[in-house]
Amino acid sequence: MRLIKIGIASVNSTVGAVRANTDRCIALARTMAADDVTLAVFPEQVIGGYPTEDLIQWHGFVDSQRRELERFAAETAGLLTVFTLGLTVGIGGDLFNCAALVHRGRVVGFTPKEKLPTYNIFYEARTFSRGTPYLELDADGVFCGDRLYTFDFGTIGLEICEDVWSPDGPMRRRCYSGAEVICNLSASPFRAGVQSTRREMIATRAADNQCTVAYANMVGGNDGLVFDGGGLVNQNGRPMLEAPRFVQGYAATVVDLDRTTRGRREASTWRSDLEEFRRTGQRAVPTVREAGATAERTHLAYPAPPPGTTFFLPTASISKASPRDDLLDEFFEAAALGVADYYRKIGAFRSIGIALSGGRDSALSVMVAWRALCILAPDLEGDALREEIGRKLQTFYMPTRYSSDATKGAAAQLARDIGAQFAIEPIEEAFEREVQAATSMLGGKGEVTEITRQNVQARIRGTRMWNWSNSSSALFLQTGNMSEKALGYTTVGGDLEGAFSVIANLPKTVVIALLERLAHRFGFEGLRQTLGTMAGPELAENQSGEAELMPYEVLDACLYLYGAEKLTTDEISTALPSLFPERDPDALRAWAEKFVTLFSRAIFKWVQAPLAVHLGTLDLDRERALQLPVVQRTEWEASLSAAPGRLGSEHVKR
Ligand SMILES: Nc1ncnc2c1ncn2[C@@H]1O[C@H](COP(=O)(O)OP(=O)(O)OC[C@H]2O[C@@H]([n+]3cccc(C(=O)O)c3)[C@H](O)[C@@H]2O)[C@@H](O)[C@H]1O
Ligand SMILES: Nc1ncnc2c1ncn2[C@@H]1O[C@H](COP(=O)(O)OP(=O)(O)OP(=O)(O)O)[C@@H](O)[C@H]1O
Ligand SMILES: NC(=O)CC[C@H](N)C(=O)O
Repeated sequence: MRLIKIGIASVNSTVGAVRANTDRCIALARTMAADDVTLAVFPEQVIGGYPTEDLIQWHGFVDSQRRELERFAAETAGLLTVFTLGLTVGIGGDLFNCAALVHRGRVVGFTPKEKLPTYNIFYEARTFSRGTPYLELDADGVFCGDRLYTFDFGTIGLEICEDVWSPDGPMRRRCYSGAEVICNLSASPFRAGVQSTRREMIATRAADNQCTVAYANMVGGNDGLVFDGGGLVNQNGRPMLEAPRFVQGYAATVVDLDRTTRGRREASTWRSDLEEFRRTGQRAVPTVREAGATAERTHLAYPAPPPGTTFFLPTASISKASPRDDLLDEFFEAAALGVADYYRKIGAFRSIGIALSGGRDSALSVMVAWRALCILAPDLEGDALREEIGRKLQTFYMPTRYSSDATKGAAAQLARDIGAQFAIEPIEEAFEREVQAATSMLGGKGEVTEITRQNVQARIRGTRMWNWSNSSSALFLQTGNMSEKALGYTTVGGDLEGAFSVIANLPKTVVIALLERLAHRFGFEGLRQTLGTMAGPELAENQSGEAELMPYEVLDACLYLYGAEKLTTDEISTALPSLFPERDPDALRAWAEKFVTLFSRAIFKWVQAPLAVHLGTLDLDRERALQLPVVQRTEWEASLSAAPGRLGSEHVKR
């Protein structure tokens, strides 16, 4: 047996806070060393924070990271654990996203990331240079490049996040060159279903390469991204560890590296692939031997395989939670961590404020704010926590003639349930005055339209919330959902206002499902009452969002088919009946057309929406995710339908 203890650190770094980030790493390094961790893996860019975007162009920021790494090395010089942690390294005209190897006070080497994600929410190729196979550079006296390191316990290779997301990453050539453990340093943000994707992918890589993958992930929110931590260790395809998600700290597991060697000897296919690698003259990645002793390993206990990973061991303790409930709970936790870290890391706020309407969107937003404040006060519970919520969470109900007793009651009840302050601030008089002022501005050349009368109410609420937050140093949260944002069913300068959006990337059907889940989990009467009201803006008599737009389930299906699957209007109309066989195909076609028309007209709105927590796999965020021109026409769609038989028409009409 060749037992080693692998420690996976989940660190909540703040972009630019190099000193505080490194202090956190030092503290965790000491705890892991005291726990006899042999090899400790920290996240990608843990020193400078992630993502740094163009901040990385400030050379002082890059230099400070190297200085902090040297401080980390000096502070951990007396520890025997082998550490690996992420930072940016500048060499001449290149900036590399690197994994640093540190042992007994010395920065041993840097390994640059080879696969730079530049899609969806990632923009790394804009700022970083790629590491390449067999690269050998000098970073102010420290080797930077493609190299493996042999310690007294075995041989390790380092890589960074996206490197593991490609079957053609550096792992294969490094494993053929002798690496037994691949440390992957990640900053992988939360999105729906991401943990099972990571789990499967890492199991596949570990099995394909007959190695141990030790994967550490960043935790916490930065701007709208929320990193969920939850590192993984997988040996030759067998899951050995899954670290807790959404929390800072470390988790460790013991791995028998002789099992990896045995796996390689047994796996004749792996060996014949290795022969091919050698036969075709591919060079081995150089390995250097590190002489210094590592942490004491004689007393490490044999690692029992986790339940369910082998036929011979009991599976009774495997959790049977519903995957849907798990996902809804993850959305809640991720959104709350996003709000909590925005509040904490900006460091300018004394409280949080929400315009609470008694409707679904603001109800979910206030629940998330409540959970965020619980995260920010981990030591409080019971009455003390409730008092803290009362000090920090302020809600306002701002009725006009269109507001109902049902929404007023639901809002008041929910605020009571969670212990938030609740105030009623009628806006009827201001509404009247503003309509008069708008009429007068029209100078007799027209009437204030019905839609404008609606928007005036939303805008007064938005203005009032800004004025309140301005005078009370509060974080004003925006409450709009993704479906209504996508179609522009929201008022510019009104309910689109706020400093930070809580649920702007959750479709309305998910908002409703999550509220039902929270009602079940917490039993709050206010949530039950909210779910009993009609979903609608209450900006005119008896307004229903579904009646004015379309059924939410159809809207969200269109959002998926158009925004995520990139289908044309015709294709959406063809696809919808398979999703909704009970609905009239003509009605579905009309909704598809309405969706696409409203969607393209609404882009101008969401480009001015506040920063939002990213939760799904498609985000309406032009800066960071879906980059669409505001000025655009849908003529190309008409041209496809008008020229049947021409290129691509089979797909259009399929
Ligand atoms: N591409 C473009 N570039 C620049 N400006 C553009 C533009 N398209 C329209 N505009 C301008 O934008 C303005 C229209 O936008 P905006 O003022 O937002 O108003 P608008 O989109 O006309 O109306 C807002 C809609 O959202 C609904 N709403 C509002 C509030 C809450 C809720 C709810 O669900 O609770 C729903 C409301 O019932 C109404 O149907 C006009 O001034 C128009 O000229
Ligand atoms: N009477 C009100 N008092 C306070 N805020 C309001 C009021 N009406 C609307 N708002 C604000 O405007 C936002 C937009 O309203 P909208 O109707 O879209 O959402 P909702 O009322 O929260 O959910 P629902 O879809 O169930 O109506 C609300 O989330 C809330 O922040
Ligand atoms: N930082 C990264 O390289 C992240 C990219 C990767 N695909 C992920 O989501 O985890």
